[in-house]
Amino acid sequence: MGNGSNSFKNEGNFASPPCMAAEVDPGYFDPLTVDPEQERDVARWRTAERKRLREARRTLSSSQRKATGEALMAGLKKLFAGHSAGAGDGVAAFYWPIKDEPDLRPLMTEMHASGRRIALPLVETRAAPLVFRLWTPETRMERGHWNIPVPPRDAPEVMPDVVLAPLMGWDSEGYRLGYGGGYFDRTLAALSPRPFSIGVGLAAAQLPTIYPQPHDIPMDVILTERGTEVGG
Ligand SMILES: Nc1nc2c(c(=O)[nH]1)N(C=O)[C@@H](CNc1ccc(C(=O)N[C@@H](CCC(=O)O)C(=O)O)cc1)CN2
Ligand SMILES: Nc1ncnc2c1ncn2[C@@H]1O[C@H](COP(=O)(O)OP(=O)(O)OP(=O)(O)O)[C@@H](O)[C@H]1O
Repeated sequence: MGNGSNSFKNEGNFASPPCMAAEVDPGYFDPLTVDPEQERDVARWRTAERKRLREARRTLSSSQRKATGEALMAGLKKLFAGHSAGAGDGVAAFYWPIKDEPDLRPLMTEMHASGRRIALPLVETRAAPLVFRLWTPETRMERGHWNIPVPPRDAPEVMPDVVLAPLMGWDSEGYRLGYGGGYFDRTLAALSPRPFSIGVGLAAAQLPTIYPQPHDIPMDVILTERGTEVGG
């Protein structure tokens, strides 16, 4: 603290000045303010919900899956058309579907053909923000962390303007439940400017709340096969 500043002087009975880090950097959260017992309960509940939602998604028929993917792609086109983040030759980050996630690859190909740059996320360092690399229909995909297909290391690294985040679960506040790696939260906390984030998943994956924790960052939009559920 600089000399002459007395704004954080200890007053009352506190042993230390109040933590102002969150005011300086909204991505910062103070682990000491999180109740470890409550954090453990939430983590356990999330693990059980992920399992339940994963099972529900697995039981969809192939025609339901196809219809869902098509409805989501139509919804995305509408969103991109109405938002500045969807204009020009900016970078849109998609995902390569795993574990019965909606398949949006036809839209990746279509947008690439119309001049849009398309990227995919990679876990290059564990427990760190994701890296995004350009994808084209010619890209020879490799197996990355968790066996997820990813562009090779020589594909250019880019900063996305829009990020699509597949979701296992979502709530009406725009919070997203993923696979439990915390990767999208870390990525959104690290990127400046923060990209426009669109959570993509099934309407049936709605939860009353995900019990948001200090590290959880809400999506700007939640899109399901029914249309835009949150934001937009
Ligand atoms: N198709 C697709 N690609 C994607 C994502 C996604 O959700 N879908 N991701 C979205 O973020 C990132 C990868 N997400 C991951 C999330 C969790 C774990 C993982 O190792 N999970 C552990 C449990 C969590 C832990 O304790 O670290 C595990 O299941 O063993 C790996 C990758 C980037 N690519
Ligand atoms: N910004 C962050 N900094 C440090 N740790 C973080 C951050 N964001 C999330 N984490 C850690 O990641 C763990 C998993 O988070 P969470 O349950 O929100 O994952 P998720 O959103 O379902 O996963 P993913 O985005 O990978 O699909 C949490 O225990 C949390 O401590």
